Amino acid sequence: MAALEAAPVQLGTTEAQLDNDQGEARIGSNFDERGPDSSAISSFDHISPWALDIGGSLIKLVYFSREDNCSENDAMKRIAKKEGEVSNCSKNYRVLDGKLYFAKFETSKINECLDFIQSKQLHRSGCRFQEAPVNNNTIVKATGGGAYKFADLFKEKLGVSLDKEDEMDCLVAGANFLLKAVPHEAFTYMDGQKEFVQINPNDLFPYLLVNIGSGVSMIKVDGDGKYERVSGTCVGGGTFWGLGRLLTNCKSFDELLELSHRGNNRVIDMLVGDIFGGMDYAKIGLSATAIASSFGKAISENKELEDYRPEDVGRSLLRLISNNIGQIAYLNALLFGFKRIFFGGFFIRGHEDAMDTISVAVQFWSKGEAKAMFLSHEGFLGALGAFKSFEKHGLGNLMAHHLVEHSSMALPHVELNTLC
Ligand SMILES: Nc1ncnc2c1ncn2[C@@H]1O[C@H](COP(=O)(O)OP(=O)(O)OP(=O)(O)O)[C@@H](O)[C@H]1O
Ligand SMILES: CC(C)(CO)[C@@H](O)C(=O)NCCC(=O)O
Repeated sequence: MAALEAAPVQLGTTEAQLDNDQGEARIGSNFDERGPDSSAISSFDHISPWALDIGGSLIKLVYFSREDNCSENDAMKRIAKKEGEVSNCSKNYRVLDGKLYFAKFETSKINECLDFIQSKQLHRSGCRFQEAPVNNNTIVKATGGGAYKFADLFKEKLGVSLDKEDEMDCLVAGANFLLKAVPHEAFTYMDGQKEFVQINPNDLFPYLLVNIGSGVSMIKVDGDGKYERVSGTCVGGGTFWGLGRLLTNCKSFDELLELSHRGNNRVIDMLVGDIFGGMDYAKIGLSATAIASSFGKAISENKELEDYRPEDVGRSLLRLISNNIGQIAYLNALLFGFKRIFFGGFFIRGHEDAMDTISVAVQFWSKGEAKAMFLSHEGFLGALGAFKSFEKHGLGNLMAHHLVEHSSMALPHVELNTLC
Protein backbone atom coordinates (compact mmCIF):
# COMPACT_ATOMS: atom_id res chain seq x y z
CA MET A 1 0.00 0.00 0.00
CA ALA A 2 1.42 3.34 -0.95
CA ALA A 3 0.58 6.38 1.08
CA LEU A 4 -0.14 9.04 -1.45
CA GLU A 5 -0.85 12.68 -1.17
CA ALA A 6 -2.62 14.05 -4.14
CA ALA A 7 -4.67 17.10 -3.48
CA PRO A 8 -4.71 19.05 -6.70
CA VAL A 9 -4.04 22.76 -6.79
CA GLN A 10 -5.63 24.76 -9.53
CA LEU A 11 -3.32 26.88 -11.57
CA GLY A 12 -3.04 28.23 -15.02
CA THR A 13 -0.14 27.99 -17.33
CA THR A 14 0.96 29.46 -20.55
CA GLU A 15 1.22 27.42 -23.66
CA ALA A 16 4.43 25.76 -24.70
CA GLN A 17 6.24 26.53 -27.89
CA LEU A 18 6.40 23.86 -30.53
CA ASP A 19 9.92 23.85 -31.81
CA ASN A 20 9.50 22.56 -35.34
CA ASP A 21 13.24 22.56 -36.00
CA GLN A 22 13.55 19.58 -33.75
CA GLY A 23 10.17 18.17 -34.71
CA GLU A 24 9.24 17.84 -31.11
CA ALA A 25 7.70 19.72 -28.29
CA ARG A 26 10.02 21.88 -26.27
CA ILE A 27 9.64 24.56 -23.73
CA GLY A 28 10.98 27.74 -25.27
CA SER A 29 12.05 30.85 -23.41
CA ASN A 30 10.00 33.11 -25.65
CA PHE A 31 6.81 31.11 -25.55
CA ASP A 32 4.83 33.95 -24.09
CA GLU A 33 5.24 35.93 -27.29
CA ARG A 34 3.27 33.47 -29.33
CA GLY A 35 -0.35 33.76 -30.20
CA PRO A 36 -2.89 31.00 -29.68
CA ASP A 37 -3.01 28.16 -32.12
CA SER A 38 -4.44 24.72 -31.58
CA SER A 39 -1.27 22.80 -32.42
CA ALA A 40 0.39 24.47 -29.49
CA ILE A 41 -2.31 23.22 -27.15
CA SER A 42 -1.78 19.64 -28.14
CA SER A 43 1.96 20.08 -27.89
CA PHE A 44 1.48 21.15 -24.33
CA ASP A 45 -0.14 17.81 -23.55
CA HIS A 46 3.28 16.26 -23.88
CA ILE A 47 5.03 18.75 -21.70
CA SER A 48 3.83 18.27 -18.17
CA PRO A 49 6.54 19.43 -15.83
CA TRP A 50 7.16 17.42 -12.72
CA ALA A 51 9.78 17.39 -10.01
CA LEU A 52 10.97 15.11 -7.25
CA ASP A 53 12.46 15.50 -3.81
CA ILE A 54 13.91 12.16 -2.82
CA GLY A 55 14.75 12.25 0.87
CA GLY A 56 15.98 9.73 3.40
CA SER A 57 12.43 8.83 4.46
CA LEU A 58 10.06 10.07 1.78
CA ILE A 59 9.87 10.85 -1.91
CA LYS A 60 7.85 13.92 -2.73
CA LEU A 61 6.47 14.37 -6.22
CA VAL A 62 4.96 17.57 -7.62
CA TYR A 63 3.46 17.41 -11.08
CA PHE A 64 1.39 19.56 -13.31
CA SER A 65 -1.48 18.24 -15.31
CA ARG A 66 -3.58 20.11 -17.80
CA GLU A 67 -7.29 20.04 -17.17
CA ASP A 68 -8.61 17.33 -19.48
CA ASN A 69 -12.01 18.86 -20.03
CA CYS A 70 -10.70 22.28 -20.95
CA SER A 71 -12.19 22.95 -24.36
CA GLU A 72 -10.85 25.48 -26.82
CA ASN A 73 -13.80 27.68 -26.02
CA ASP A 74 -13.25 27.50 -22.29
CA ALA A 75 -9.60 28.27 -22.78
CA MET A 76 -10.43 31.35 -24.82
CA LYS A 77 -12.93 32.57 -22.24
CA ARG A 78 -10.28 32.22 -19.59
CA ILE A 79 -7.76 34.12 -21.65
CA ALA A 80 -10.20 36.99 -21.99
CA LYS A 81 -10.74 37.06 -18.24
CA LYS A 82 -7.03 36.92 -17.48
CA GLU A 83 -6.23 39.76 -19.85
CA GLY A 84 -8.33 42.01 -17.68
CA GLU A 85 -6.78 40.73 -14.48
CA VAL A 86 -3.09 40.47 -15.10
CA SER A 87 -1.24 43.61 -15.94
CA ASN A 88 1.81 42.06 -17.62
CA CYS A 89 -0.18 39.48 -19.54
CA SER A 90 0.25 40.12 -23.22
CA LYS A 91 -2.73 39.91 -25.55
CA ASN A 92 -1.28 36.86 -27.19
CA TYR A 93 -1.11 34.89 -24.02
CA ARG A 94 -2.85 31.58 -24.05
CA VAL A 95 -3.73 30.39 -20.61
CA LEU A 96 -4.62 26.77 -20.12
CA ASP A 97 -5.97 25.66 -16.83
CA GLY A 98 -4.41 22.78 -15.06
CA LYS A 99 -3.70 21.43 -11.65
CA LEU A 100 -0.63 21.00 -9.58
CA TYR A 101 -0.64 17.64 -7.85
CA PHE A 102 1.33 16.55 -4.82
CA ALA A 103 2.17 12.97 -3.98
CA LYS A 104 4.46 11.23 -1.54
CA PHE A 105 5.89 7.74 -1.18
CA GLU A 106 8.15 6.03 1.27
CA THR A 107 11.70 6.06 -0.07
CA SER A 108 12.11 2.43 0.98
CA LYS A 109 9.24 1.61 -1.39
CA ILE A 110 10.59 3.52 -4.35
CA ASN A 111 9.02 1.02 -6.76
CA GLU A 112 5.60 2.35 -5.81
CA CYS A 113 6.76 5.79 -6.91
CA LEU A 114 8.06 4.40 -10.20
CA ASP A 115 4.75 2.56 -10.77
CA PHE A 116 2.80 5.73 -10.03
CA ILE A 117 4.89 7.77 -12.46
CA GLN A 118 4.30 5.12 -15.09
CA SER A 119 0.57 4.92 -14.40
CA LYS A 120 0.29 8.68 -14.90
CA GLN A 121 2.50 8.51 -17.98
CA LEU A 122 4.68 11.18 -16.43
CA HIS A 123 7.83 9.50 -17.69
CA ARG A 124 6.67 10.32 -21.20
CA SER A 125 5.73 13.88 -20.42
CA GLY A 126 8.60 15.59 -18.66
CA CYS A 127 10.55 18.38 -20.24
CA ARG A 128 13.35 18.64 -22.71
CA PHE A 129 15.53 21.62 -22.09
CA GLN A 130 16.90 23.51 -25.03
CA GLU A 131 20.46 22.90 -23.93
CA ALA A 132 19.91 19.16 -23.45
CA PRO A 133 21.55 16.74 -25.87
CA VAL A 134 19.15 15.64 -28.59
CA ASN A 135 19.33 11.96 -27.64
CA ASN A 136 18.32 12.64 -24.05
CA ASN A 137 14.89 11.47 -22.98
CA THR A 138 12.61 13.00 -20.45
CA ILE A 139 14.39 15.24 -17.99
CA VAL A 140 13.02 15.87 -14.58
CA LYS A 141 14.13 18.17 -11.83
CA ALA A 142 15.13 16.28 -8.73
CA THR A 143 16.52 17.23 -5.36
CA GLY A 144 17.38 15.47 -2.09
CA GLY A 145 20.05 12.84 -1.59
CA GLY A 146 18.03 10.33 -3.57
CA ALA A 147 18.48 12.38 -6.72
CA TYR A 148 22.05 11.05 -6.65
CA LYS A 149 21.36 7.65 -5.15
CA PHE A 150 18.54 6.69 -7.49
CA ALA A 151 19.55 8.47 -10.71
CA ASP A 152 20.52 5.19 -12.41
CA LEU A 153 17.30 3.49 -11.32
CA PHE A 154 15.14 6.23 -12.85
CA LYS A 155 17.14 6.09 -16.04
CA GLU A 156 17.01 2.31 -16.23
CA LYS A 157 13.35 1.77 -15.25
CA LEU A 158 11.70 4.85 -16.76
CA GLY A 159 14.22 6.30 -19.16
CA VAL A 160 14.06 9.49 -17.12
CA SER A 161 17.13 11.62 -16.43
CA LEU A 162 17.21 13.35 -13.08
CA ASP A 163 18.49 16.90 -13.38
CA LYS A 164 19.87 17.50 -9.90
CA GLU A 165 19.13 20.63 -7.94
CA ASP A 166 20.74 21.43 -4.62
CA GLU A 167 18.56 20.45 -1.67
CA MET A 168 19.07 23.64 0.37
CA ASP A 169 18.52 25.84 -2.70
CA CYS A 170 15.23 24.05 -3.28
CA LEU A 171 14.06 24.21 0.34
CA VAL A 172 14.66 27.94 0.43
CA ALA A 173 13.11 28.54 -3.00
CA GLY A 174 10.04 26.51 -2.03
CA ALA A 175 9.63 28.27 1.31
CA ASN A 176 10.12 31.76 -0.16
CA PHE A 177 7.66 31.03 -2.92
CA LEU A 178 4.98 29.71 -0.58
CA LEU A 179 5.45 32.47 1.97
CA LYS A 180 5.32 35.24 -0.60
CA ALA A 181 2.64 33.90 -2.87
CA VAL A 182 0.22 31.80 -0.93
CA PRO A 183 -2.17 33.44 1.49
CA HIS A 184 -2.80 31.33 4.56
CA GLU A 185 0.44 29.43 4.09
CA ALA A 186 1.92 30.32 7.47
CA PHE A 187 0.20 29.80 10.78
CA THR A 188 0.88 29.58 14.48
CA TYR A 189 -0.40 26.74 16.61
CA MET A 190 -0.74 26.89 20.37
CA ASP A 191 -3.16 25.31 22.86
CA GLY A 192 -5.22 23.84 20.06
CA GLN A 193 -5.60 27.22 18.34
CA LYS A 194 -4.48 27.60 14.76
CA GLU A 195 -4.05 31.19 13.62
CA PHE A 196 -3.02 32.17 10.13
CA VAL A 197 -0.26 34.74 9.88
CA GLN A 198 -0.43 37.47 7.29
CA ILE A 199 2.96 37.66 5.61
CA ASN A 200 3.99 40.86 3.91
CA PRO A 201 6.06 39.65 0.92
CA ASN A 202 8.12 42.85 1.15
CA ASP A 203 8.93 42.23 4.77
CA LEU A 204 9.64 38.52 4.83
CA PHE A 205 13.39 38.45 5.43
CA PRO A 206 15.29 37.55 7.45
CA TYR A 207 13.88 34.38 8.98
CA LEU A 208 15.04 30.99 10.19
CA LEU A 209 13.79 27.99 8.25
CA VAL A 210 13.81 24.75 10.19
CA ASN A 211 13.19 21.78 7.97
CA ILE A 212 12.36 18.67 9.96
CA GLY A 213 12.82 15.73 7.65
CA SER A 214 14.68 12.56 8.57
CA GLY A 215 17.31 14.92 9.98
CA VAL A 216 16.89 18.62 10.65
CA SER A 217 18.37 21.55 8.74
CA MET A 218 18.31 25.07 10.11
CA ILE A 219 18.72 27.72 7.47
CA LYS A 220 19.15 31.45 7.90
CA VAL A 221 17.27 32.98 5.01
CA ASP A 222 18.12 36.55 4.03
CA GLY A 223 16.50 36.77 0.62
CA ASP A 224 15.72 34.89 -2.57
CA GLY A 225 18.67 32.55 -3.05
CA LYS A 226 20.43 34.24 -0.14
CA TYR A 227 20.81 31.83 2.70
CA GLU A 228 23.18 29.90 4.93
CA ARG A 229 22.62 26.54 6.57
CA VAL A 230 23.64 27.56 10.06
CA SER A 231 22.86 24.41 11.97
CA GLY A 232 21.27 21.02 11.96
CA THR A 233 20.61 18.04 14.14
CA CYS A 234 20.47 14.35 13.48
CA VAL A 235 17.68 14.04 16.03
CA GLY A 236 14.76 14.53 13.69
CA GLY A 237 11.76 12.91 12.07
CA GLY A 238 13.71 9.77 11.23
CA THR A 239 14.64 9.47 14.90
CA PHE A 240 11.01 9.76 15.96
CA TRP A 241 9.82 7.21 13.45
CA GLY A 242 12.83 4.87 13.84
CA LEU A 243 12.90 4.80 17.63
CA GLY A 244 9.12 4.86 17.76
CA ARG A 245 8.90 1.81 15.55
CA LEU A 246 11.36 -0.11 17.70
CA LEU A 247 9.75 0.89 20.98
CA THR A 248 6.08 0.58 20.09
CA ASN A 249 6.00 -1.97 17.28
CA CYS A 250 3.89 0.41 15.20
CA LYS A 251 3.71 -0.61 11.58
CA SER A 252 3.25 2.81 10.05
CA PHE A 253 4.11 6.41 10.79
CA ASP A 254 0.42 7.30 10.91
CA GLU A 255 -0.21 4.58 13.46
CA LEU A 256 2.61 5.99 15.61
CA LEU A 257 1.15 9.49 15.35
CA GLU A 258 -2.32 8.31 16.21
CA LEU A 259 -1.02 6.24 19.10
CA SER A 260 1.11 9.00 20.57
CA HIS A 261 -1.84 11.37 20.40
CA ARG A 262 -3.68 9.14 22.86
CA GLY A 263 -0.71 8.73 25.18
CA ASN A 264 0.35 10.40 28.41
CA ASN A 265 4.03 11.31 28.59
CA ARG A 266 3.91 11.92 32.32
CA VAL A 267 3.91 8.19 32.88
CA ILE A 268 7.47 7.97 31.58
CA ASP A 269 8.91 11.46 31.65
CA MET A 270 10.36 12.69 34.91
CA LEU A 271 8.68 16.00 35.69
CA VAL A 272 10.02 18.86 37.78
CA GLY A 273 7.23 18.06 40.26
CA ASP A 274 8.45 14.45 40.51
CA ILE A 275 11.77 15.78 41.74
CA PHE A 276 10.43 18.63 43.87
CA GLY A 277 7.63 16.76 45.65
CA GLY A 278 4.91 18.24 43.49
CA MET A 279 6.23 21.80 43.69
CA ASP A 280 7.32 24.21 40.97
CA TYR A 281 10.95 25.29 40.83
CA ALA A 282 9.71 28.82 40.50
CA LYS A 283 13.05 30.54 40.99
CA ILE A 284 14.30 29.29 37.63
CA GLY A 285 10.92 29.44 35.95
CA LEU A 286 10.11 25.73 35.88
CA SER A 287 6.61 24.63 36.71
CA ALA A 288 5.93 21.30 38.41
CA THR A 289 4.52 19.96 35.15
CA ALA A 290 7.60 20.81 33.05
CA ILE A 291 9.61 17.84 31.85
CA ALA A 292 12.80 17.65 33.87
CA SER A 293 14.07 14.55 32.12
CA SER A 294 12.55 12.85 29.09
CA PHE A 295 12.02 9.15 29.77
CA GLY A 296 13.53 9.81 33.21
CA LYS A 297 10.92 7.87 35.16
CA ALA A 298 11.94 4.68 33.45
CA ILE A 299 15.23 4.63 35.38
CA SER A 300 13.63 4.54 38.77
CA GLU A 301 10.89 2.06 38.18
CA ASN A 302 11.40 -1.63 38.07
CA LYS A 303 9.64 -1.95 34.75
CA GLU A 304 10.37 -3.35 31.34
CA LEU A 305 9.36 -1.78 28.05
CA GLU A 306 6.34 -4.10 27.89
CA ASP A 307 5.07 -2.64 31.17
CA TYR A 308 4.55 0.74 29.51
CA ARG A 309 1.71 1.46 27.15
CA PRO A 310 2.98 2.09 23.60
CA GLU A 311 0.76 5.19 23.58
CA ASP A 312 2.71 6.71 26.48
CA VAL A 313 6.08 5.76 24.99
CA GLY A 314 5.10 7.36 21.67
CA ARG A 315 3.93 10.51 23.40
CA SER A 316 7.17 10.85 25.41
CA LEU A 317 9.19 10.34 22.28
CA LEU A 318 7.23 12.94 20.36
CA ARG A 319 7.71 15.42 23.20
CA LEU A 320 11.41 14.67 23.41
CA ILE A 321 12.09 15.18 19.71
CA SER A 322 9.82 18.20 19.30
CA ASN A 323 11.14 19.94 22.43
CA ASN A 324 14.69 19.41 21.38
CA ILE A 325 14.16 20.76 17.88
CA GLY A 326 12.19 23.73 19.22
CA GLN A 327 15.00 24.58 21.61
CA ILE A 328 17.83 24.29 19.06
CA ALA A 329 15.79 26.34 16.61
CA TYR A 330 15.26 29.06 19.18
CA LEU A 331 18.97 29.14 20.07
CA ASN A 332 19.84 29.63 16.42
CA ALA A 333 17.23 32.35 16.06
CA LEU A 334 18.71 34.03 19.12
CA LEU A 335 22.19 33.87 17.63
CA PHE A 336 21.05 35.94 14.67
CA GLY A 337 18.45 38.04 16.46
CA PHE A 338 15.56 36.54 14.47
CA LYS A 339 12.04 36.62 15.81
CA ARG A 340 10.50 34.53 13.08
CA ILE A 341 11.06 30.81 12.78
CA PHE A 342 9.24 28.79 10.14
CA PHE A 343 9.07 25.04 10.58
CA GLY A 344 8.68 22.73 7.60
CA GLY A 345 9.37 19.11 6.73
CA PHE A 346 7.13 16.08 6.80
CA PHE A 347 7.76 15.30 10.46
CA ILE A 348 5.19 17.95 11.30
CA ARG A 349 2.42 16.66 9.05
CA GLY A 350 -0.05 19.12 10.58
CA HIS A 351 0.25 17.08 13.77
CA GLU A 352 -1.05 19.16 16.64
CA ASP A 353 1.08 17.62 19.43
CA ALA A 354 4.31 18.20 17.52
CA MET A 355 3.36 21.78 16.63
CA ASP A 356 2.15 22.52 20.13
CA THR A 357 5.34 21.21 21.72
CA ILE A 358 7.57 23.11 19.31
CA SER A 359 5.58 26.31 19.88
CA VAL A 360 5.77 25.97 23.64
CA ALA A 361 9.52 25.32 23.48
CA VAL A 362 10.12 28.41 21.36
CA GLN A 363 7.87 30.52 23.54
CA PHE A 364 9.41 29.25 26.76
CA TRP A 365 13.03 29.74 25.79
CA SER A 366 12.47 33.08 24.09
CA LYS A 367 10.32 34.31 26.97
CA GLY A 368 7.60 35.01 24.44
CA GLU A 369 9.88 37.02 22.12
CA ALA A 370 10.08 34.57 19.22
CA LYS A 371 7.28 32.73 17.46
CA ALA A 372 7.14 29.31 15.89
CA MET A 373 5.24 29.33 12.62
CA PHE A 374 4.28 26.39 10.47
CA LEU A 375 3.65 25.99 6.78
CA SER A 376 0.56 24.46 5.24
CA HIS A 377 2.66 22.72 2.58
CA GLU A 378 5.38 21.85 5.03
CA GLY A 379 6.56 18.62 3.40
CA PHE A 380 6.78 19.88 -0.17
CA LEU A 381 9.22 22.78 0.14
CA GLY A 382 12.06 20.95 -1.62
CA ALA A 383 9.87 19.47 -4.32
CA LEU A 384 8.24 22.84 -5.04
CA GLY A 385 11.66 24.46 -5.12
CA ALA A 386 12.83 21.86 -7.63
CA PHE A 387 9.65 22.38 -9.66
CA LYS A 388 10.28 26.13 -9.65
CA SER A 389 13.81 25.60 -10.88
CA PHE A 390 12.35 24.91 -14.33
CA GLU A 391 12.49 28.70 -14.50
CA LYS A 392 16.16 28.46 -15.32
CA HIS A 393 15.20 26.71 -18.52
CA GLY A 394 12.88 29.34 -19.84
CA LEU A 395 9.78 28.23 -17.99
CA GLY A 396 9.82 31.39 -15.93
CA ASN A 397 6.31 32.51 -16.60
CA LEU A 398 4.87 29.07 -16.21
CA MET A 399 6.35 28.59 -12.80
CA ALA A 400 6.50 31.95 -11.15
CA HIS A 401 3.97 34.18 -12.82
CA HIS A 402 1.05 31.84 -13.00
CA LEU A 403 1.71 29.93 -9.83
CA VAL A 404 1.81 33.20 -8.00
CA GLU A 405 -1.23 34.49 -9.79
CA HIS A 406 -3.29 31.44 -9.03
CA SER A 407 -2.07 31.08 -5.54
CA SER A 408 -4.55 33.73 -4.51
CA MET A 409 -7.00 30.84 -4.50
CA ALA A 410 -5.07 29.51 -1.51
CA LEU A 411 -3.57 26.09 -1.94
CA PRO A 412 -5.55 23.52 -0.03
CA HIS A 413 -3.70 21.58 2.60
CA VAL A 414 -2.60 18.31 1.13
CA GLU A 415 -4.87 15.50 2.18
CA LEU A 416 -3.89 11.87 2.47
CA ASN A 417 -5.24 9.55 -0.13
CA THR A 418 -4.45 5.91 -0.04
CA LEU A 419 -3.63 4.03 -3.16
CA CYS A 420 -4.03 0.30 -2.87
N1 LIG B 1 3.96 8.28 5.75
C1 LIG B 1 5.15 8.52 6.34
N2 LIG B 1 6.10 7.57 6.35
C2 LIG B 1 7.28 7.80 6.93
N3 LIG B 1 7.61 8.95 7.54
C3 LIG B 1 6.71 9.94 7.57
C4 LIG B 1 5.45 9.77 6.96
N4 LIG B 1 4.79 10.93 7.11
C5 LIG B 1 5.58 11.77 7.79
N5 LIG B 1 6.75 11.17 8.09
C6 LIG B 1 7.82 11.83 8.87
O1 LIG B 1 8.46 12.69 7.97
C7 LIG B 1 9.89 12.47 8.01
C8 LIG B 1 10.46 12.73 6.64
O2 LIG B 1 10.25 14.06 6.31
P1 LIG B 1 10.71 14.67 4.93
O3 LIG B 1 10.04 13.95 3.84
O4 LIG B 1 10.50 16.15 5.02
O5 LIG B 1 12.25 14.36 4.98
P2 LIG B 1 13.19 13.55 3.98
O6 LIG B 1 13.34 14.39 2.76
O7 LIG B 1 12.72 12.18 3.80
O8 LIG B 1 14.52 13.54 4.84
P3 LIG B 1 15.93 14.22 4.59
O9 LIG B 1 15.64 15.60 4.02
O10 LIG B 1 16.54 14.32 5.95
O11 LIG B 1 16.63 13.34 3.62
C9 LIG B 1 10.01 11.03 8.48
O12 LIG B 1 11.28 10.79 9.06
C10 LIG B 1 8.89 10.93 9.48
O13 LIG B 1 9.23 11.46 10.72
C1 LIG C 1 21.61 15.38 5.56
C2 LIG C 1 20.31 16.10 5.26
C3 LIG C 1 20.60 17.52 4.81
C4 LIG C 1 19.64 15.35 4.10
O1 LIG C 1 18.40 15.88 3.82
C5 LIG C 1 19.35 16.09 6.49
O2 LIG C 1 19.03 14.79 6.81
C6 LIG C 1 19.93 16.81 7.70
O3 LIG C 1 19.93 18.01 7.74
N1 LIG C 1 20.42 16.08 8.72
C7 LIG C 1 21.01 16.62 9.93
C8 LIG C 1 22.51 16.51 9.84
C9 LIG C 1 23.20 17.38 10.86
O4 LIG C 1 23.36 18.59 10.60
O5 LIG C 1 23.54 16.90 11.92
